[in-house]
Amino acid sequence: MFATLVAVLVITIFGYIINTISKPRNFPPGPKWYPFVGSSAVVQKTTMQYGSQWKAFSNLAKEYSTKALGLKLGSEQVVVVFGEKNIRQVFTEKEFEGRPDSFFIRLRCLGKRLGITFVDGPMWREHRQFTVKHLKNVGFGKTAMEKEIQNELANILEYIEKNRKSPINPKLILAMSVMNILWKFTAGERIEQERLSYILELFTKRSKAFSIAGGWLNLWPWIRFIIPDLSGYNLIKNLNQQISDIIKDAIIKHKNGTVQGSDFIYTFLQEMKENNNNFFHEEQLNTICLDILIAGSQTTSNVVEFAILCLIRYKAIQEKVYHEIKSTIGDNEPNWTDSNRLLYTMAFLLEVQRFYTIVPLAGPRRVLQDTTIDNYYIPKNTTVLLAVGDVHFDTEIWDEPHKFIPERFLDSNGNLIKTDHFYPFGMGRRRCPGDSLAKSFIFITFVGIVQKYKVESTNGVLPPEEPIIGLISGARPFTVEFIPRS
Ligand code: HEM
Repeated sequence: MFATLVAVLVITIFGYIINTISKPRNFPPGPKWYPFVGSSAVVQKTTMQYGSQWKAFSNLAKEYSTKALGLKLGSEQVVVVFGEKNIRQVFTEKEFEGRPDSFFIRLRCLGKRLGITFVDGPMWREHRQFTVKHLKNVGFGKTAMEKEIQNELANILEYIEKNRKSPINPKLILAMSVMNILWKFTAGERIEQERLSYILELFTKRSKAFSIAGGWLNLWPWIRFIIPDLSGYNLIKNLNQQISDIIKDAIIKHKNGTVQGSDFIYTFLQEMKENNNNFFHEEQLNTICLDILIAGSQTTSNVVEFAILCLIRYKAIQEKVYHEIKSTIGDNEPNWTDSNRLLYTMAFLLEVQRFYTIVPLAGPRRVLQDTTIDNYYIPKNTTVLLAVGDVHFDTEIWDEPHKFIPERFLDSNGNLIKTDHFYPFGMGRRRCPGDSLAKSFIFITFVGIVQKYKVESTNGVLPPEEPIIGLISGARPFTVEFIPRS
């Protein structure tokens, strides 16, 4: 009897192991799968070697001569797609519209499958539509939003003026401005300064500590009980707690009428009151606010920070940008309409977003039904990541992609070229809903700074060009000197 039990146990374990290391037939090529860890060890090793998970995937894809790389990270089957054809397929076809449901994602979403970014199906459709409509109504892409951005620009300029006797690291002030704008449209007010600095510090740590696939914590969620700090678990818990507290406070203020207006929380609470819609409840409101803050804050401020980095690395280009601004709008306060006239400046900002792709690895997506990419079989529920950063450096699309050349976005008459090979905000039905806010913030803030100051590296030492790539791309810490223009 005992021997039979042992035999059954051994066969079961053996069967389980065989199952975990067997690839589905015609699955995309990639490293070997080992019991329990899949191909995680190779991915970790390559990530250490190349400095980011995106670069690791790119190099593995080259090694296996494929544009669809098949992996297993822990127990999750993952396919990373490369090349414009495959990336457009995943961005636009319905079967790739899902989001995975993993431990890491639930942790990010306060323990539930809620919000917009990490849900799919009817819940995602309804809330994405509601949020996009609201953002448009309250002024995303309109004058009201522009006014808010101009107010934040005034704060940034005041900060620079007060502190410019010493070198300035632009990161914090830019991040604070974006957060304040996002919060104004979400909750109708700014966030208290001290709280905001602390949250931004946690955001930076989070972005560095995790890759898009969630790192160790996603592979082996139980490690949070053994190394809660080292695994990043405590960091995310703390961040969630801090942001949730702010959101909860805002909801209470809206309920007792302390804050009034037409912001997102107000509109959502109205919808809850007026329509008996099961999808609209406070936990969902909480998570959408979290989605907006997480998806919109560092992505946007990092672009302006990279733009400042490029100004100091390419001095002649800085002068060209400045002269265009000066000769076109003079000392007038910049607004989004000026983007139709400041074409070299626009080309510069587009080149910044190509050269430093903020989301080089987009997704994750969950495959909703069995499908194929490049004739490889992709089973339902596979996680798909899109190597957008590779398209932005593809030599078949761009001349000398590793050089910073704003002119590549201009034609021979100096007009902006509309390129289809550029995906900073993704495309298709999951395209970034915050792109108009991001574009306006980036343009107005950047023009406002260059209009008033020449930006130089501290003590003539150029900061490193290479970004830090975790969940998103960010500049390595650097300081600059702001010298007033006449
Ligand atoms: C330069 C700044 C930004 C960049 C580069 C960026 C990039 C992206 C990209 C590439 C996606 C698509 C992911 C996918 O296809 O799976 C996305 C989605 C998203 N973004 Fe942005 N984003 C930026 C700013 C913002 C802002 C300001 C907001 C907030 C208003 C925002 C909110 C979102 C949300 C909620 C999603 C998820 C949409 C969905 O799943 O349906 N983003 N973003």
